[in-house]
Amino acid sequence: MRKKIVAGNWKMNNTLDEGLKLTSEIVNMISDEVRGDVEVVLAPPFIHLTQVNKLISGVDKIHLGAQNCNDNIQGAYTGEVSANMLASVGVEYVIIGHSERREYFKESHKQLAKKVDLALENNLTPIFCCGEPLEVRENGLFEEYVCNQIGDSLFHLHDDKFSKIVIAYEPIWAIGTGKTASSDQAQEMHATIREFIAERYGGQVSENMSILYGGSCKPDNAKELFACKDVDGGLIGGASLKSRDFTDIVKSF
Ligand SMILES: O=C(CO)COP(=O)(O)O
Repeated sequence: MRKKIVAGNWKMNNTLDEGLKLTSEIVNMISDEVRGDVEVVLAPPFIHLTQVNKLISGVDKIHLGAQNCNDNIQGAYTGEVSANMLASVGVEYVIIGHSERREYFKESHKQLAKKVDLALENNLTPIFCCGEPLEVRENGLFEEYVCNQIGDSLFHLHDDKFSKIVIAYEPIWAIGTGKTASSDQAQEMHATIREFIAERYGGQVSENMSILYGGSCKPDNAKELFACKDVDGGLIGGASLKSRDFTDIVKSF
């Protein structure tokens, strides 16, 4: 069944105190008004995970996410965190292939495929990010670009594993810029992604896939974006750092 998901990617923001305050506020605001079929994910920095988990543990709708994992099982990788370590502290979702990591840490399609494999082996749900830079949007080749990202890192998976993935389409030109994709642009790309998946895995897998939109998603545009047939929620950056904005987005369904 296709899930509706709103995930907050805090990126490298918040001290521990600030993160816990934000979490408590979100816990208090996520009330019965939120539709029962909407899942909320909080993805704080690694060092917050254990304590954030304690605050959300009694709240069915809120799940713990991490922002990355390493592409090796374990070993001498100073400063890195493995999928297995994340699972051991209660993480359920892990963001993989965010454009910031692709750009600043030069993560390759092959490396992302390994991260996805390890996440799945440890029963984590990968939130696999894809999205084109502005020049690719402008030269018109954005559909090929995004489908390549998905095919190269995910299409080695068997159907049962692939069905566990959540995709997040985040056009790079919309991230942190205040310039969101229009609902037509988002719907067009989400439908393309769904078709591309259907060609490889069939209509049923593709219909059940949750495809989230990310990039300057705010309380004032979330409703229109989430109303699109193929948009199943959002991956929220800046607005996830403000409890009121984030919960308003969650309530936009
Ligand atoms: O990168 C994002 C979420 O992963 C989107 O960030 P913004 O919502 O700040 O544009």
